[in-house]
Amino acid sequence: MKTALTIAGSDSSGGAGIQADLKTFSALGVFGMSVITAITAQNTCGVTAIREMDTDIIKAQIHAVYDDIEVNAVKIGMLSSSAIIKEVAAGIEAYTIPKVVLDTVMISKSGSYLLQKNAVQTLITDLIPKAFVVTPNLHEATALVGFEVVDQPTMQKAAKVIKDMGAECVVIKGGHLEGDACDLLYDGKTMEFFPNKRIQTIHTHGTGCTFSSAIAAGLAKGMDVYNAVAEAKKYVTMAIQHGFPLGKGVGPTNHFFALYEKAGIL
Ligand SMILES: Nc1ncnc2c1ncn2[C@@H]1O[C@H](COP(=O)(O)OP(=O)(O)O)[C@@H](O)[C@H]1O
Ligand SMILES: Cc1ncc(COP(=O)(O)O)c(N)n1
Repeated sequence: MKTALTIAGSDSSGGAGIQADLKTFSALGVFGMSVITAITAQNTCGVTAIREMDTDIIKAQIHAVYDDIEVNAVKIGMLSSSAIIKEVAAGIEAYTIPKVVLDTVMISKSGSYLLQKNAVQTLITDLIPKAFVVTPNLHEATALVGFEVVDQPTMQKAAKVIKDMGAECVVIKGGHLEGDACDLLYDGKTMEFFPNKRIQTIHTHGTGCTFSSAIAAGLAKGMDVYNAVAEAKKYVTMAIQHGFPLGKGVGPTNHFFALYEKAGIL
């Protein structure tokens, strides 16, 4: 069985973060493991507290996994601070980890900072150059490149700038576009759009986490980046289609319906 590791924050409500990542890995038939960078007290209405893990326990978790187990792909999510980014970058360096999907998590959908504002530059200098795929949404792409990323032409322009920061491939997510939910993959040679009709729902908690973990699962199974992104797009679309009104706010993606539908049970 192939394995995937998520290095990310915990979401107590189970819709995003480590919990969404592990559900995605399982649904896609990959054995999931985790390195927890921060604990959030979070539900469908918002984030009420954040506790960062000390860098020594983050380092120990990375070493515990890598010293024992072959890891076929890694997904990185919430990192919270520059110090944590540097620790994770050191781990990638120490084990020369190749298939890294970096989801540049910055602000939760409810508006809380999951990455300190002053850490964006560290992400650019220390981690983007080590990533195989970087997956910013429109707001994150804007913060990375310094101009507004709002439509397909600016997504293409931003993808080139982020590629020049040193990432192998860039996926700019179009979940926040006006109109269709259209993502862009740039591998340094070709620009490929992955269009999809927007699903009319407010229940999109964890969409970015689900999508980036599904890309990592595909890479772990040996897919090339194009197929990994295409399959991840199908998976996240299904998971949003079956999202549901858990709690009083923005409900989560649903992995179990996705799993059953994929297996032909539904
Ligand atoms: N309402 C929607 N309908 C269909 N696809 C969506 C919708 N919202 C987000 N997506 C897709 O979910 C994935 C995650 O994108 P996005 O929501 O932009 O990420 P984030 O959670 O980081 O803000 C992308 O593939 C995006 O196109
Ligand atoms: C711990 C944690 N990590 C990431 C997200 C972003 O979630 P989304 O996938 O909805 O952008 C979150 N809300 N909480």
